[in-house]
Amino acid sequence: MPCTSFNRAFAIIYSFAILALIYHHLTTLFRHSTTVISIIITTTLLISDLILSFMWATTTSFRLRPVLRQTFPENLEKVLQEQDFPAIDIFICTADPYKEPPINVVNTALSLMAYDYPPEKISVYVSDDGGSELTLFAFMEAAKFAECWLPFCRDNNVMDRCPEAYFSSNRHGNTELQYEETKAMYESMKIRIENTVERGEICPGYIIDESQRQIFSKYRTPGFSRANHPAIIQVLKESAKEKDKKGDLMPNLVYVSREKNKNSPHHFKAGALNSLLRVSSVMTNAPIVLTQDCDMYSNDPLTIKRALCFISDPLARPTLGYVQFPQRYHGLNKDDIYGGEFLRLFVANPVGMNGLQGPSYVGSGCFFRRRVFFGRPTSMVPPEIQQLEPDNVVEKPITAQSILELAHHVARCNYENDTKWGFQLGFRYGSLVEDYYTGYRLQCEGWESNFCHPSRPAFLGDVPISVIDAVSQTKRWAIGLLEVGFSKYTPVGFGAQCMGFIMGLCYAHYAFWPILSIPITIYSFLPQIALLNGIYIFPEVKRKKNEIGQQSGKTKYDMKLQQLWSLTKNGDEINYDALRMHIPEDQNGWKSYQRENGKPRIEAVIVRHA
Ligand SMILES: O=c1ccn([C@@H]2O[C@H](COP(=O)(O)OP(=O)(O)O[C@H]3O[C@H](CO)[C@@H](O)[C@H](O)[C@H]3O)[C@@H](O)[C@H]2O)c(=O)[nH]1
Ligand SMILES: [Mn+2]
Repeated sequence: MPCTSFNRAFAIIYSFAILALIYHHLTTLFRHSTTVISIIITTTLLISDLILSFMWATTTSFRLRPVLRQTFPENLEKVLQEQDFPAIDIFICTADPYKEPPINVVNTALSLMAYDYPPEKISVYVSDDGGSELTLFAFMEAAKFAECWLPFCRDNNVMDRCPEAYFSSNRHGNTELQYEETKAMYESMKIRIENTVERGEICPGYIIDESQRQIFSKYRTPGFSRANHPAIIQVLKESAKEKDKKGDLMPNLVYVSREKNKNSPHHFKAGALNSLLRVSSVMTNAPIVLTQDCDMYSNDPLTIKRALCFISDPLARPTLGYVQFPQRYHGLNKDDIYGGEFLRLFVANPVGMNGLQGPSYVGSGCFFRRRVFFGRPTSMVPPEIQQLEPDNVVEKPITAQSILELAHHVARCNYENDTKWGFQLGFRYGSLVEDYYTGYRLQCEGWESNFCHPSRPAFLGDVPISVIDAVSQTKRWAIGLLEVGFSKYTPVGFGAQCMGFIMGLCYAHYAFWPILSIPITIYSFLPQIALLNGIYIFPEVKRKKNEIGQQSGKTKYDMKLQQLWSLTKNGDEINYDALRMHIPEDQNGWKSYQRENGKPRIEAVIVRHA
């Protein structure tokens, strides 16, 4: 609270300073700018400072009501019996087996399957937009390894449930047989997956039976490519039937590669997620949905329970639509000198929005109530078929013929034609940053959200590590955000109307974040260019009248030769009588002067002509 009051007081004082600066620019522009150059310079500075002031105002909106709530998952069972825990559908998106190595995607999936939660209530759906048999093969391997990994995690109370993170950390003192066996299994799975990706095809020796051969043959039909192929849905683990090594139930694991066709728009990740929403509706229709990027593994087995602390809270508002966890990263250098962790974006700002209507959606690590994808909290928009309704109960097993047929049908590329998908239903189309846009539109519809930031990061992911990747990510984000900023749904108009002024400003901060590049570019070049040309662009501090002349219009300057020269070019006159070089008399003094000050300095009296 003291922080909030301080922020508000600071905002008021600071806004006066900004107003003074803008006033200064305006008076300079209209009263003192006489030449074309000075008009251009003042106008450029005015534009820069107006943009900076706008960005400051939007940033300040995150600081007016910061709230961070803590969760106590150990108390969850006081309000909800374990058998009443809701089922959860987890969506993992991957798009390219060469850019997003399948072994990493598998690690993500295993970390999520191993949540500390009744396994029969978890269904993991993997969306493969790369349409690659390499990814499917990796997941077949993962399904087998999960039979050992899940009981191993439970028995040993493992905290790092991502196998790669667990086996490569030195934190465990576990040298038991079970550890060695599980590690050996993991290593052999990893080798098989990596070999397969390196070869670009599956070794015939790795295919164990005829049914697998048939599945892989789908990828080898003529004309099959990542941009042109039929829907492939493969149930790799069926909770109701398959048990782990200890005889306990396991989560469902389903591989989905939606149909792609060059003539139908696929809408990138938003399209993939909508496809998963429909396929999962048909198969399990869990009331809670977690979306996860393939490069973000779960780092805390209690995360589902933490999310339920909000969603299943008897006092929770019925408008609560989603719970967002921050994206945190591993493998950053000490102190993150390149700022790759985006702490402000993923932690500070969501805390700020948390005291208002709640944080925006950032694409990964977000638990939704399925209902949010079907219209406002007060009025539901029904999907085109009853099986997709959020409260439909699936009675058949996920491998039933009719279920699989319908799942393939809703994963077709032209399924969405003449439907409301992407506009009123599901994840929203229209921006390259589908996460930001979807969260924004949901909040405009009246849904609220919560931010959960436990001290142990719930998810850990990779940051782009090459300059090319970082630049292309920034470019994609910038284009996507501007698409929203300049659309009819702009946060400064539509958003502020629907969600209130401060929330509108928060969303505007992101939508217009790319235009911050304008003042940054101007301030990177203009002062330097102006200085080299002897033009003063910043308000001058009043100088003492010189003690020699005392006449008005004369000023004493201490400067370098070069500046003196450019001033004479400007038309200022120099009183040569008062020219004085600051060089000590004796030889030694001169040397030490140069060491300390570089070139000799000159004191002159300049006569300015207004
Ligand atoms: O056609 C596509 C393109 C991407 N993806 C997946 O989308 C995720 C994010 O894509 P990525 O290229 O890694 O984008 P980033 O910029 O790293 O991701 C950030 O920005 C995205 C766009 O705003 C969000 O979707 C992400 O959640 C957020 O982490 C990855 O898992 C991809 O596999 C697809 O499934 N289909
Ligand atoms: Mn990514």
